[in-house]
Amino acid sequence: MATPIIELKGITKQYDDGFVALTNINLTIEQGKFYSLLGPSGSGKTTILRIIAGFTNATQGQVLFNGKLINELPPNQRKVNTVFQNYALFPHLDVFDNVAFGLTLQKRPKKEIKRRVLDALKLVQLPGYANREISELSGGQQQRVAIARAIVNEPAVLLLDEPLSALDMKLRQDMQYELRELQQRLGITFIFVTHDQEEALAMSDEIFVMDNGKVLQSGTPVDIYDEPINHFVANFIGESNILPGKMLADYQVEFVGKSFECADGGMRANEAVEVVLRPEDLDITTADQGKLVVKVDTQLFRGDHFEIIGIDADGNEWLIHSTNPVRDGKEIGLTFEPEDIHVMRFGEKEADFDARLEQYEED
Ligand SMILES: Nc1ncnc2c1ncn2[C@@H]1O[C@H](COP(=O)(O)OP(=O)(O)OP(=O)(O)O)[C@@H](O)[C@H]1O
Repeated sequence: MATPIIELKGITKQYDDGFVALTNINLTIEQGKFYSLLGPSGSGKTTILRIIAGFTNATQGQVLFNGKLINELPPNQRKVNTVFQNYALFPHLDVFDNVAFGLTLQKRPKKEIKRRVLDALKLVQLPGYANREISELSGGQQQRVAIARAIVNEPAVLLLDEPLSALDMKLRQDMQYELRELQQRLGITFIFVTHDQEEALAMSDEIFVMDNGKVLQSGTPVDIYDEPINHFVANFIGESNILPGKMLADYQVEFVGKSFECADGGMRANEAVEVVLRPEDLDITTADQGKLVVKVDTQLFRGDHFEIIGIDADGNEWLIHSTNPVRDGKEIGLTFEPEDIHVMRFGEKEADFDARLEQYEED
């Protein structure tokens, strides 16, 4: 593997008031990929960006850039630029001067500044906007100016701190495509902070799921969605049915009082576990043909599917996605395949989890 562009090794951050915002963070960021730091508010995402940008120092640990230690390097000497949530544009300067700001400070030749600013505006699809005032732009256009201002410096890594959170839903979705496309066109590394799981799943090559100052799991969107490491990740990413269970033997798990074939193994016999079934993996059949029987409690039409809540004999709620509606109060059977069952151990470390999946699960 080529040298990663950024590595965080054993990073801990304790703020001056004693609060520990990050604990033993280890991240590897490769050149040219789109990464997301995903987690709830306060989980430490922005703190990681600030440490990479050099706006704050780690209390412990190493920050490496192309294999070189940069803990002490000031922000303006790092090949990293940040796009902030509130854009941080200068309202008294027009679009051109906002984008040119950093280059003007560096006293670059006028001709070069002009060329680079106009190129950057073209890249974010705002050609012809150079002389507009910031107040004359929509939220989405201001967002693009902020991105142009960051990429005009030709950073190796672009840090984006919830850059879409101020936009309405439709524009947000458009900008997701645009950002992903821009990242691919520029070929530079993006590290994108968000608490929106759909955004992270849609855009990223790799996601780091964070909670409470720790990275709980890292992987591709598909891996994290299909194989969450624990209850928090299963619940935070996508919708899921999570039930207590017991591992009877390799490939055999018990939940709701019944034994089911599954695709997981490598646990102790009779170990208490949690079982995840995604709502879209549950198929509806007649009550006598189901692996499980639930009584339909409520359902909501979601446009492309119905979201059905069913209750089983033990009182567990089941979330089911179906393309067809079902009558309220009706008893229905649920079927699923062994590989639709995902079994999680309590407190398993990511490396052990990955090794176990590799050994026991087949595609
Ligand atoms: N300067 C500071 N001094 C003390 N605590 C801080 C400071 N900055 C951040 N924190 C705390 O560190 C924790 C992590 O903050 P951070 O901003 O990194 O989280 P986040 O995941 O980016 O959250 P959000 O999505 O709300 O921006 C929070 O509990 C926050 O209150």
